[in-house]
Amino acid sequence: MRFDPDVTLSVLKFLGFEQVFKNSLTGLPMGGAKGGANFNPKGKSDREVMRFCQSLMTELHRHIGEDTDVPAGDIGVGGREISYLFGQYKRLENRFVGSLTGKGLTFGGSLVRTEATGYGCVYFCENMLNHAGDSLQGKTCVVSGSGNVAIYTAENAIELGAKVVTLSDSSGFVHDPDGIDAEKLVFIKSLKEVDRGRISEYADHFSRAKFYAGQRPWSVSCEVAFPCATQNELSLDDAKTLIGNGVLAVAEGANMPTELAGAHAFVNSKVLFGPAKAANAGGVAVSGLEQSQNALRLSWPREDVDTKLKSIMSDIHQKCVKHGQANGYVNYVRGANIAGFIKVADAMLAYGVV
Ligand SMILES: NC(=O)C1=CN([C@@H]2O[C@H](COP(=O)(O)OP(=O)(O)OC[C@H]3O[C@@H](n4cnc5c(N)ncnc54)[C@H](OP(=O)(O)O)[C@@H]3O)[C@@H](O)[C@H]2O)C=CC1
Ligand SMILES: O=C(O)CCC(=O)C(=O)O
Repeated sequence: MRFDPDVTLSVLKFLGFEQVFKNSLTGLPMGGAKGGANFNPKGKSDREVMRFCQSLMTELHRHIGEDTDVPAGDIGVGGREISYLFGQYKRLENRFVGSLTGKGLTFGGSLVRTEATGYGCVYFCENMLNHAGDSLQGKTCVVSGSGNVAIYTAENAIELGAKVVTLSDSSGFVHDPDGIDAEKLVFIKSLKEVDRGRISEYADHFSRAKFYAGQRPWSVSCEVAFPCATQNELSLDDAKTLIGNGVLAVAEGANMPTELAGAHAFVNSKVLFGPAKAANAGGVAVSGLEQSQNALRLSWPREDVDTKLKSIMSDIHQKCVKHGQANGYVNYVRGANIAGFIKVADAMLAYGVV
């Protein structure tokens, strides 16, 4: 297969290569892979979810471990599922080790892991804007999704002075022209993380907000876009709409949310475009830090983990600039692909694989 640094091939993602490149970009000693299950948790009780997780781990436990493969959460898998999976692992193996990440704080989890992907995505975006002599302060931001990544992307963007005006789920999006502030985010966390409700309820609660059923938020005018819901949620037409509305930066919180033609449109229009493997690497980075803490039998303070996350995102940004800068524009897709590839290729050559 030919390696083209300007193209993120979905077949590579299928093979887990996207994750391999992402994990290598973090600078932490980790390989990478992807896996999943076709169990739909929507409408299932906690007990049903628990039994599914236990059954899965009954087969999986012999293949994973703290020094082999360390699974973590992703779309549809959060703290509840990781806890059930870890409980079953411990029951079967009779060992308390860091064989999964995203664990609860009372049994080996890391502070800031819950927030890490969203926070990291915002740190990466701030790095892109700072490099271009700008910042998130005062920028209008459109965020898609209202799951783990979207909520903490919104939280950190608000913290850095941006105005977040949308969130979404699979049924549509809400637009709040006044901005979703920290207080409104408390409502969303409770709605989504505790009650497992629908984003439309936000518009029932805050009268100036409007719900758009069956639509995605890309028609809302903004300076920064954070696609944080799911794959292929931002098409070429959506990209053209965002460019037409003057978007300056797009940072992918979700995995491969922008269709290939849309990504090309952003790069061709010189929009600062942070691809997932760089922009959302904060999640796996703090999973790596959770493994470090587990191995040391230590729990680092929140500020320490957040500082490390910030520094890892800044380092990834630097690697992208090093390999992607030309004629006054940083092509972050190119930069991330080359930086990720070099580390993996160098390791393979050193191992004597070829
Ligand atoms: N969690 C993490 O640490 C990391 C996650 N990612 C990626 O980020 C993205 C989001 O993950 P995460 O926040 O953890 O997942 P969650 O399950 O917590 O949230 C997913 C969000 O996306 C929405 N969604 C799902 N399917 C669709 C769809 N077909 N159309 C529109 N909206 C949809 C969901 O809505 P609904 O509730 O209606 O289903 C929900 O709001 C994924 O691409 C994931 O792979 C990447 C790196 C790390
Ligand atoms: O926490 C992890 O190890 C995985 C994060 C993740 O799902 C991703 O990077 O796509």
